[in-house]
Amino acid sequence: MDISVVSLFPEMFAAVSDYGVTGRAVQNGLLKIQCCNPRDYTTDRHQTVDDRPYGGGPGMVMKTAPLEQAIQAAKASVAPGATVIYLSPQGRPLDQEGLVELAQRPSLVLLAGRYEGVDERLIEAEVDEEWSIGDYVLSGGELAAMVMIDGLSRLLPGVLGHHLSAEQDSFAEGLLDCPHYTRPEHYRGRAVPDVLLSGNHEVIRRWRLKQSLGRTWLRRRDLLQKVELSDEQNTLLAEFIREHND
Ligand SMILES: NC(=O)c1ccc(NCc2cccc(O)c2)nc1
Repeated sequence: MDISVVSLFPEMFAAVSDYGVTGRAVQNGLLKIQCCNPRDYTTDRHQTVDDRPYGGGPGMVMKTAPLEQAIQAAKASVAPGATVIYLSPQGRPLDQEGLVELAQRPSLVLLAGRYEGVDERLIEAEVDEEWSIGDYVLSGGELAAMVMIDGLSRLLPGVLGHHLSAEQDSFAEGLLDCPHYTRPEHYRGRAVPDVLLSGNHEVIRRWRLKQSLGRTWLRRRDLLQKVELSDEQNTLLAEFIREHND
């Protein structure tokens, strides 16, 4: 996937382009991340990228001209038909379902705002979709853009070694993850659940599914309302609840 980000701090994106799963995806050519900096499109001596808000009030707004030119450059640097996305607290809440949708797009331009944000008329003229990674305000849209890049890159074919991981991902099923264990077998007086040492893959699959269902029921019942449970899942959840109440 071809992604171009518009940001005053392009160096921040090394966090996704140079490390881990996303860094490997970039190296393998599965993910392309380019940056366009509005500051490169300023013409004044001070390279001004912010401007005062009409109507007064605290803070500044990103200056429209440099930003508009950076967006044009970003659109030109990715495959045609790119979706222009603005990260802001006013956007559509991002969840796994949204990431699956975004991972289907051919290319993206991500607009990371700073200061108090961007002129509304630029959003109307240039932005296709506004997205939010959560109900809180950050000092800039860069971290939100990187969260989106990281989340959708895991869904790109070939990025995760074990392709099943993405489908099996419990969040892909709308559930919380099951507990994980590794060596040593006994750690600070706590043992690994016997089922995981049994080598019986079907029993292990059911145990993990039951744990995912149970944890979702205990910690995020709201998520449980949103998923259609299979007969097996309903049976396992009922079992978990019964054992929990014993
Ligand atoms: N929840 C988010 O996705 C998110 C995104 C950006 C951001 N900061 C930059 C910004 C951008 C626009 C308006 C604004 O008020 C702040 N903070 C949080």
